[in-house]
Amino acid sequence: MGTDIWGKIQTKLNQEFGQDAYTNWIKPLTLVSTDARVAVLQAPTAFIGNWVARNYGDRIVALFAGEGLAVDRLEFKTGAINRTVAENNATPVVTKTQIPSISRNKTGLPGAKLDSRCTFETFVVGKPNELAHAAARRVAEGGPVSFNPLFLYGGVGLGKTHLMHAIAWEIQERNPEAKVLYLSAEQFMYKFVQALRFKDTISFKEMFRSVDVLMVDDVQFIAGKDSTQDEFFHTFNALIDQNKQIILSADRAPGEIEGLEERIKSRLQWGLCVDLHPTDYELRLGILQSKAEQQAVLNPNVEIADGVLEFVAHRVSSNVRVLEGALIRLFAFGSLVGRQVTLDMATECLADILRASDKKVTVDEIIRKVTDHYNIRMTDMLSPRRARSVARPRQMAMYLAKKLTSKSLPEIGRRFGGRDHTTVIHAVKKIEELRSVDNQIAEDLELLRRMLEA
Ligand SMILES: Nc1ncnc2c1ncn2[C@@H]1O[C@H](COP(=O)(O)OP(=O)(O)OP(=O)(O)O)[C@@H](O)[C@H]1O
Repeated sequence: MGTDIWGKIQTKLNQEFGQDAYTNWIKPLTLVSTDARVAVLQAPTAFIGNWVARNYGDRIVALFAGEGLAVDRLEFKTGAINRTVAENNATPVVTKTQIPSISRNKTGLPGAKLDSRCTFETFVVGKPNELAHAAARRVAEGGPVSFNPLFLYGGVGLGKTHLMHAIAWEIQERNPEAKVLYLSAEQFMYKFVQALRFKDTISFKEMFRSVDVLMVDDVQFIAGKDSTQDEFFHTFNALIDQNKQIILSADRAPGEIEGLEERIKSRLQWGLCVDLHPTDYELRLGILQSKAEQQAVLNPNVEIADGVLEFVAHRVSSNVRVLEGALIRLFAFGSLVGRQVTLDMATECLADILRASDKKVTVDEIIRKVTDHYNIRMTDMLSPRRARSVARPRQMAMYLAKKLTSKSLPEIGRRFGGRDHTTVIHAVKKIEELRSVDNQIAEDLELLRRMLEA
């Protein structure tokens, strides 16, 4: 019966979306089962599963209902990969929960599943993330506990979760017996609340205190949640006392998380706090090239013209998730049109993403924020004055303009009272140098960057 229904649904999808979409995406799918309101579909590749989930997931769920079969979600199988890709309210957006996951955790701990694609091998290293990567590697290699806790922080979609998963895979690879527990702070709270509800806090405590490595993602989530913070604090201390490794991540440095108790902030700073900086052009291009190679294996017929990846790296935001979404879209587009994806086609296909990226930070905004921050006058910022009280903020603003906008060096120079591009190069170098030796500069820079990117 299920096969008949699937045949009917496929026919309807063919009528609604046309022959090309049908042949490329719908026809390769086989219905495996429809138990417990979950329809399991077999897809030849994870890419096809992803694409169908995002683009046709809602419609397929509705068509099942039209055939009198209540389905709440779709699950796609691709060989050994078993993943949930579409809830009946799924939107066509790549989200973390849509990442295919395979649980290789044999410890029986109730953590979140690890994404098999997030390993050190697939993590592209560049200047903005090299320290975080090196620290993550060191922790994953084990040996005497060196950085405990390791605290990774940075803006949205810069690779914190990827690095945490990579550490977990590496530790499990090196020591399959290690009890590694990875979960989000939200899951930590949820489990704690459940334990309270079922009066089972003893098992909760025992379970968390029995792990060798505890990894908690998005720690900022527990800010302002007093009982959870309290429990987290005790778990943290118990594990540190036993010399067990703790790895945490958050969207900002511990000291900047409002609503986080001071005692926790100070504990978090015991170990090593490393920042993943917004990506620069080189890192974006490296990530695109690496991900394009992976996509090319899944889509051997798609050809991306020279210069397209460079264009995307220039124009698309510093958030890697957005970058990845843009690339997947280009490959999907290429496989639909069956021709080489040219620069013009890419511009058209990514128009909304490019518009959103362009809206980002402007040089004027940077100048305004920096003058406010240092309490100097705009006229001084743009004047020829060379006094350090003015020159340093000016260099800072130039540095930020270079890093956060796609403006060229001469353009930036012009915006700062008609200066030459070599002055901008000098400013960028100076701030690069200072940020590693002068804590105040590093902090100011971080604060300004966050304000501008907020
Ligand atoms: N350096 C990198 N190399 C390869 N892929 C990367 C890199 N950085 C990020 N990614 C990819 O970008 C996506 C977003 O990364 P991730 O989920 O780790 O970000 P995050 O910092 O945890 O973001 P959030 O703050 O939203 O939790 C993932 O698919 C990840 O694999």
